[in-house]
Amino acid sequence: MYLDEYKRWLAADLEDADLKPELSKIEGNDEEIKDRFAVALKFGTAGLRGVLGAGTNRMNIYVVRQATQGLANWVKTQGGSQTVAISYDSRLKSDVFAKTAAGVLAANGIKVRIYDALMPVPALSFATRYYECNAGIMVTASHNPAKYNGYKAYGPDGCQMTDDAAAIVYDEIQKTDVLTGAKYISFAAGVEQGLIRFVGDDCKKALYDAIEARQVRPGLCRTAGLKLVYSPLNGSGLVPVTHVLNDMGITDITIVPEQEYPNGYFTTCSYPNPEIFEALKLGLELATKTGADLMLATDPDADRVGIAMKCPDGSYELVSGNEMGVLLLDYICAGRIEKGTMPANPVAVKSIVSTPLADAVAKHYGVEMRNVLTGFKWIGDQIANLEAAGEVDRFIFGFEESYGYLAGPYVRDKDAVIGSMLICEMAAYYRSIGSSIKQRLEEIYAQYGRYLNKVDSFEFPGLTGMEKMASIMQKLRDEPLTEIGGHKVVKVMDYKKPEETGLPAANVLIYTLENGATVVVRPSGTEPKIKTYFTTLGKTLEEAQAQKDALAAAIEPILK
Ligand SMILES: O=P(O)(O)OC[C@H]1O[C@H](O)[C@H](O)[C@@H](O)[C@@H]1O
Repeated sequence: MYLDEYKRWLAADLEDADLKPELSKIEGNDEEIKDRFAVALKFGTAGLRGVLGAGTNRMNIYVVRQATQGLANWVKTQGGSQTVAISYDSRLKSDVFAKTAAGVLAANGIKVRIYDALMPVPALSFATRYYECNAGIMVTASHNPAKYNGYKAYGPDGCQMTDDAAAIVYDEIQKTDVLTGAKYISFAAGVEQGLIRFVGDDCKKALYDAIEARQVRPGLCRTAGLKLVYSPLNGSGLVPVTHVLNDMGITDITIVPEQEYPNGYFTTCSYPNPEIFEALKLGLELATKTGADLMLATDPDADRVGIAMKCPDGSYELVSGNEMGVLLLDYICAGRIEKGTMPANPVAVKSIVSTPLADAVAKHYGVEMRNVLTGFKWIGDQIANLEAAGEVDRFIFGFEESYGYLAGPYVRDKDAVIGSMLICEMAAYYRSIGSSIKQRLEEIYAQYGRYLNKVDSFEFPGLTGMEKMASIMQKLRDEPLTEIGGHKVVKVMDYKKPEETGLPAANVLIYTLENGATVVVRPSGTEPKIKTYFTTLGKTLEEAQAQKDALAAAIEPILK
């Protein structure tokens, strides 16, 4: 079967000149052929993601055409504006795939609003809402290595697509022949027919206005003298992040030169994920040289931002997603209360795997903290609920431990542009009062306790890996843990039981131990991994770390 499909591709008159040589090269190599043709990339709520190349299990113009035809069939049943917004990042072929998708939509009579240059996830979410589109497409593989690309799909609310809509699109994709099934006209023809239009300057300006309106202490940065090093990691963050920072008066910005301009090969950071040290390495070197207060890095589609902060001894320390979430929540609450801009009954939202320290901080400021499943769309969902009740202004902040932040309702996915803006404003503020982010973080720990949050992950690649993960989770349910590392389990929350959690069913187990520590076990929704999240609370960091190490050592054999 897969051999027949391979031969069909080999014989076809393929429009992408890179694909033919790759197909010829693997002739006779069963393993390589099987890998590319035995299965198709699966379209889910996060769209598509895969390695670039030839075949049904790869990202190429044909797989993009097929997926977009599936999306188009769904859009046609939706009424409304019959418009789709498109953006793309700096990855290899991102611009080609974006224009390919536009050509398929136009051929189906659907209007397109596409950015004239690469723009990040929040810009796509914003344009989807601004033009009242039925859907949005962001061509990106987020923070994956260079050989990947992908296609994030958005619903009319600017959130990543719902399960129901994604299932319909998937069905439609199945009915569409990958090589010949999609309707298609060239991008130029679509523009000529007036179906494809670029995103207007009005939309871009409205996004910047919406972000800048969320400054907590407007004008503060003009005089605070913040010194910044920024790396867009060769992605789409450069233009929007520097635009906003310039507008707010931050002028002392050194951009990491090797990572300044779009470059889909990511030659200086093979895994452009601001969660990991390697991605921040060049920026850190430059920060040390320039003595910057802060170093920021955004991932290729600029929905995540990672930072390193300067400590009093001149060294730099990485700040985790949990710590930054807590710092921003604390800064926004204190600042808005001081400025008299805190709404009545404020709401913050975080995922259930993000730090409980944020619950304590929210309580301190009288903010309702809502805990939702992993996936930023669940945070978007809470904003939508508030909006439906006419209370959208109650939303002040949302975050996930995976370095995603949002501080307003203008988009419905994580936004590293507003993240960067508020992190800089916060750093500038602490600088202006003779303090620092580091000092504030220490104060928070002194006030609420020395929380430590760590995530470990265990990889289970391939089909057998999937089965193994399922059997591990099943075993944990069949034979519930009564103690972990010598600490009694006092509560187990099984998120497969919506009646107990009040949330949609999810494959997550949360153990609370008698000493107050928690251990979360869940398979990742984006990678073939089981993730374990530990929260420990000690008198000192060392104590919290020792507790975490003991818990991790006890859990590890179960995950082998
Ligand atoms: O833990 P995972 O299921 O792999 O998800 C980790 C993260 O992946 C993506 O970035 C999603 O947009 C986030 O919402 C999620 O937190």
